[in-house]
Amino acid sequence: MTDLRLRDGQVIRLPIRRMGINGEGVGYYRKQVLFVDGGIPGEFLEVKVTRVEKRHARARILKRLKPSSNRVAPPCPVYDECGGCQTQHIDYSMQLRLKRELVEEAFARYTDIQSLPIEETRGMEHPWDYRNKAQLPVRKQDGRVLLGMYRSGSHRLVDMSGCLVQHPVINRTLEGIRSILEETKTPIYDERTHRGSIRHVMVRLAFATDEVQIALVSRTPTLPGEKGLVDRIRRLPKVAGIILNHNPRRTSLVMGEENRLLWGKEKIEERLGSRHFALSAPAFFQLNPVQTEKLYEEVRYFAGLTGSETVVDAYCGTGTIGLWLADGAARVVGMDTVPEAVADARYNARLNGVKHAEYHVGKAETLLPRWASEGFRPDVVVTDPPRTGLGEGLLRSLSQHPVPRLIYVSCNPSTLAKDCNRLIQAGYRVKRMVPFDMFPQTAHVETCTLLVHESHP
Ligand SMILES: C[S@@+](CC[C@H](N)C(=O)[O-])C[C@H]1O[C@@H](n2cnc3c(N)ncnc32)[C@H](O)[C@@H]1O
Repeated sequence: MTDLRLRDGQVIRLPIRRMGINGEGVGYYRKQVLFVDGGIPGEFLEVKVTRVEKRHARARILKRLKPSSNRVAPPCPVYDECGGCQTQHIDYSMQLRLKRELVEEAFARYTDIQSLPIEETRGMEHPWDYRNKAQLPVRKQDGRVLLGMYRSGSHRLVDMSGCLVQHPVINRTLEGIRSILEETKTPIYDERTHRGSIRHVMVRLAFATDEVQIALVSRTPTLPGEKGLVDRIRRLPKVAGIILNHNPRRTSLVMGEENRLLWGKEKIEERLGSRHFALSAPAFFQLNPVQTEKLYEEVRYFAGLTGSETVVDAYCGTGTIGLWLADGAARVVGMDTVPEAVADARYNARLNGVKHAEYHVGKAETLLPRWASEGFRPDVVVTDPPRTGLGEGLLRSLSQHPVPRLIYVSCNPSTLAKDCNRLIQAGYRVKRMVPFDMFPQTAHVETCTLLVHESHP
């Protein structure tokens, strides 16, 4: 019998059918799935198989027999090496279409919904310069200090000083810090010997106030020549605060637990709409403020608040969604597992004069079921979980005690679709979905979904 399985090195002709979750082109050859980096749906390619795995194979493009009319030249000079962006070779209107399709495919795989009430992906007018934060490793490479991303599968850094999706102020600040570290001969961390000091640099820009926050992550609790170094870094344009984060451990976690203010302000101030947020260096904050406002507006629209509702902001982070909704609600209750985030959420509520918001440290899947068993019945629950989706206890509680409006903000279409399937079995209906492009030029898609329950028509 002929062996129909693909072999390493085999050359085949392949139509690309869809985009994979990492931005690759996906094709099918005798029912086997092939991932082709750089392939665009609609293209017909000649490819060479580079790796055969149990469930799929990988292949590289040899020739574009029928190229896509949506193919564009990626403007970034390090696009192929850096790996931070995956879709710069596709024009922006098609990127938006493909992101919506990623959500549709996940729902087709994990649910029985026949006609998904999904809108067009909301994109950006200028899909560049949008990131408000960079957090990059620092290494000494060929005698030079470099700040950058690791080239995939290697421990060599790609220089990111011209990154096109980071805000230009961040790029200029990174380049300034890089040359200061080089000129002052500040000892750079060496991960093989676990010696040296500076291991990462974080730069964050508050778009509304133009304040720049810098965290120097160091293996040592102090830096050699610390005063002189800080004196030079603080003179870089717009710098409002410099923090030293001490991370002495051999770990892949970037930040350590201790922070010491070296100069300026501990927190910078950002605004979303009319809300003010104080951001400490370790605090989570959405990376694309322009799109965040659009996403939160959709959440507000889905919530349909009249002033008398109790709103839950589960997975609240620094409280941004709940505070966005607070004016229309009688009570806001938020929770997050990170104590610092909850402390920031409380601080942010005070900063905005919001007195009817309370925040708790704990798991959404533990706290909400416990409160539900004590009679707590919110009118609107907003969930914004990490990529892993909703915890089992929360799915069960939402099923046993249905809420009139459940708004699910998700950064992972697969877990969103699986969780929605569970909720549909429990009597919820997906009423409306809007994908948002929070990260143009990448394969990420954020989706805002409104679910309503049959017992609350
Ligand atoms: C995607 S972020 C959302 C943050 C916030 N809603 C925002 O828009 O900025 C997810 C948050 O969930 C928190 N988290 C992770 N697991 C959790 C859990 N089991 N229960 C509650 N919060 C959790 C994380 O600390 C993080 O702040």
